[in-house]
Amino acid sequence: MATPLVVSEVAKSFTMHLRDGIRLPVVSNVNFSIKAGECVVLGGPSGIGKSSLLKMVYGNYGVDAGQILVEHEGQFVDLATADPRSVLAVRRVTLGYVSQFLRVVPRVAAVDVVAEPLVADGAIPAVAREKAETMLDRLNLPRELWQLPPATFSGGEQQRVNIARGFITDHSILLLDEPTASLDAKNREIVVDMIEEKKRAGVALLGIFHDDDVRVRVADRVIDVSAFSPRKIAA
Ligand SMILES: Nc1ncnc2c1ncn2[C@@H]1O[C@H](COP(=O)(O)OP(=O)(O)OP(=O)(O)O)[C@@H](O)[C@H]1O
Repeated sequence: MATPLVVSEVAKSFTMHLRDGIRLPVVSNVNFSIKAGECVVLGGPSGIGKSSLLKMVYGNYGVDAGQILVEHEGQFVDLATADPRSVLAVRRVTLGYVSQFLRVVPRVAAVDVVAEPLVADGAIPAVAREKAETMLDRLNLPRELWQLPPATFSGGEQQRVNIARGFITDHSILLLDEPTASLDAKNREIVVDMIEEKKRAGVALLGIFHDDDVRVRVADRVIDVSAFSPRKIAA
């Protein structure tokens, strides 16, 4: 089975430049890989480094050492050392990310926020919008909100726009940072179904889920990030 994501020997510290350059080690010796069709969940206590690790895999945080290998258009790209243009190409085609909060673009309608990743990858705008509407419908976003910018939406409504945007592409790797945090039970259920569909389609998923019920249902494997934490030794 294909292994589209390999994280190898990764280490990361934060340097607090405004605090006399204090270094805050977060993780070291991070080694894991994810197979196509597998959902791996990052576990461990609050503050241990789960979100930081997810941001490193997406290329938002740099790493001090190691490799983050992503299979992109038939070859492996190391996101730990890739130039910004390559990182953007990988994100457009291969690597998706659903963050906990929607980054709202002023004056852009919800349906266009959702369609944007497809349009950016060359889809016909009308076709992309149609698919966006199908996603918003499935996630029960009221139809009268589709043409409005999501800035004034509730937390759960914004999160559903974010999920629709993250799930609309056929990316082969999907990162999920608490995608169900603000959802009610019915919509949580829909997101669990959408994750299972992605697994069946051969997508490799890496996620953080604080909701035990969701985690148990979607996870093929839980990686305890404490195993990579220098703080474990100090505790
Ligand atoms: N940009 C940053 N600059 C400095 N320190 C940071 C930064 N981001 C995270 N940290 C620190 O790194 C540690 C890990 O944070 P992270 O958010 O990755 O933890 P987490 O396991 O996701 O926590 P939670 O479950 O509470 O969301 C924390 O001590 C945090 O203060």
